[in-house]
Amino acid sequence: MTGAASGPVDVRAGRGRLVVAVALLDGQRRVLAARRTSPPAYAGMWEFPGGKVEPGEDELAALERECREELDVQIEAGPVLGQVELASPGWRLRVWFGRIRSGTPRAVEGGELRWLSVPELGDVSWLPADLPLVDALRRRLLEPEPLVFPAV
Ligand SMILES: Nc1nc2c([nH]c(=O)n2[C@H]2C[C@H](O)[C@@H](COP(=O)(O)OP(=O)(O)OP(=O)(O)O)O2)c(=O)[nH]1
Repeated sequence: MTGAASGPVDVRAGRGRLVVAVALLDGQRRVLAARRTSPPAYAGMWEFPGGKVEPGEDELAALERECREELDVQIEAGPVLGQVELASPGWRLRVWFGRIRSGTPRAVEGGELRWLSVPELGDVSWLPADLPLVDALRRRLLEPEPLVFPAV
């Protein structure tokens, strides 16, 4: 896994495609996980809410859009949690910490949502690419330092 220092994916130039997602935290440092219903290979597995950045779209704008579409909430992004390569060549997943500015999350497109405490992070089957991110998330949430919102 790499951090934010590896630089942005050049989506506009078509040299890489990016999936953006969020580790949404509540006031008790719980994280929102979403259960996928499709495609069949991923159905029943859990992920960080998010989706693909459209060509020419700003990354954080895409993240905010996906959260509106999938969860019906407005979010505020904080620091980057990390990024990983996806199994599809040229695709990367970048995950930010986030918190809800307004709304109550609901699974607009089906599936299920769960707020997971740190000890519960291992209770669901995460998508394989997410596992290093979940490890990094667990480590960060066990640190006493607060996360800074918005990201600086
Ligand atoms: N949102 C999200 N996608 C992930 C995670 N981990 C992971 O491997 N992926 C993969 C699954 C998919 O191949 C891809 C995201 O595709 P998606 O289907 O959610 O994207 P989208 O909402 O834009 O949907 P679509 O327009 O392609 O229908 O990234 C994760 O934690 N969150």
